[in-house]
Amino acid sequence: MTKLIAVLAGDGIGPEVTAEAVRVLQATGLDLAFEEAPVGGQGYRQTGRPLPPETLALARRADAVLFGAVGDPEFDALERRLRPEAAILGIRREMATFANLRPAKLFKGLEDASALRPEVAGAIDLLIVRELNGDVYFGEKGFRTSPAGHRQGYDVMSYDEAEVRRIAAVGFDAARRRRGKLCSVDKANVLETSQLWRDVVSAMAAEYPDVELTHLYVDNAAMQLVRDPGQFDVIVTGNLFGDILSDQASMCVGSIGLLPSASLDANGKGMYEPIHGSAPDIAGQGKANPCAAILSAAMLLRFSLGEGEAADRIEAAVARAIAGGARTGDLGGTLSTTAMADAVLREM
Ligand SMILES: NC(=O)C1=CN([C@@H]2O[C@H](COP(=O)(O)OP(=O)(O)OC[C@H]3O[C@@H](n4cnc5c(N)ncnc54)[C@H](O)[C@@H]3O)[C@@H](O)[C@H]2O)C=CC1
Ligand SMILES: CC(C)CC(=O)C(=O)O
Ligand SMILES: [Mg+2]
Repeated sequence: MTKLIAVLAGDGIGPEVTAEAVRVLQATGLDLAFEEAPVGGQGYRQTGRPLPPETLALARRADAVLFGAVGDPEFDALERRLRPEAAILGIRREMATFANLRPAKLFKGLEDASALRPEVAGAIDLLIVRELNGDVYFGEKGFRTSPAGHRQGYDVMSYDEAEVRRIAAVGFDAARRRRGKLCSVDKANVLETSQLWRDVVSAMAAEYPDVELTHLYVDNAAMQLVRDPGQFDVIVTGNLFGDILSDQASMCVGSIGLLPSASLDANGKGMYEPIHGSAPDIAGQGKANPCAAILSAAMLLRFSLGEGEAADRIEAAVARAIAGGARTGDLGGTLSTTAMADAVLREM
C-alpha cells in the first residue's frame, strides 16, 4: 500500500535539502507518495500563519513527515508567536513527538573535517536522546516591567516527572539496544527542574540493571564531548541542553550538515528533520550539505515505515559517497547541494 509522506520544506535551505532527500526516497523504489505543504515563513507568506491548519492536518494524516527547516530573517521583528520558529515548536507539540533522536558518528574519511583530533573523532558513535515537548521552550514566557521600571523577559523552565520518565525510558531502551551505557545530562547542582530529572532517572535505573547509568552536569558534558566523545553511547537530556549539545556534536563529526534526527511520538509516528536550521547565510546558493536531510529520510524509512533495509542502503550510500571524496563546502569541498545528492544516488 502506498505510504504518504508529508513534505514540509520550510525556509532558507530547507527546500534545497528536502528536495534532495525526496529524490533519494524516490530512488529506493518503494511505493511512496509525497504531498507538500507550507510551514514557517513560507506558511506565513502563503496563509498568514507559520503553521497553517491544513499543514498540520496533512502531517497528522501522513504516514510520516519530512521536515526541512524554518526561520526567515524577514520575520525577525514580528511578534514571537508569528515567527517562523513557532511553527516547529507548534508542530512538535501538536504531534506529541516528544523523543528526538540525534545520532552522531564519524564517517570514514571525514577525520580531517572534524573539529577534533582524528584519533578522538574516530571514536565517536553516540546518540543524543533529546526531550522535545517540554522544558524552557514551552514554559510560560513573556515580557514584563520590573519594580525598578526595567524591561524583563522571562521563560519558565519546568518538567513533569511523567515527561522525564517517558524520555528516560527511550534513553534506557536505546542504550540497551546499543552498547549499554546511558549518560543523563542535567544541571542538578543549580536547577530544581534538573534535580527532579536526576531523581526520576536514577529511580528508573533499577528497571534497567543491564544499562550502566551515569550523570553529568551539562557544562561538564559539553567539555567531555570535545575531550573524549568516545566515552558516550546514549545521552539523554532535556530540550534546551539537547539542542545545544547536538549542534556541538555535529562539529565533532565534521559539520552540522551531516546530523539527521527523528522526532517520535509514543506510537512510532514521526517527523524527520536535519538538526540544522534554515541557514539564511547560504540559502539560495546551492551550497547546503543535503546529507543531514538525506539521512533523516533514512530514519523515516526505518522508524515510521519499517523499511530498515532501504534505510541501510541510503546510509551506506552516504558513507560510500563521503569515503569516495564527495564534499560540499562545509566539509571543505566544492560540490553543490544537488551534486552531493547525485554522488549519494550513484552509490545507491
Ligand atoms: N529545525 C529548525 O527548523 C531550526 C531552525 N532554526 C532557525 O534557522 C535560522 C538560522 O539559525 P542559525 O542559528 O543560523 O542555525 P543554522 O543551523 O541555520 O546555521 C548555522 C550555521 O551552520 C551552517 N549550516 C547549517 N546547515 C547547513 C548545511 N546543511 N550545510 C552547510 N552548512 C550549514 C549555516 O550556514 C550557518 O553558518 C534561525 O531562524 C533559527 O531560529 C535553527 C535551528 C533549527
Ligand atoms: C527553533 C529551535 C528550537 C529549533 C532548534 O534549534 C532545534 O530543534 O534544534
Ligand atoms: Mg538546534
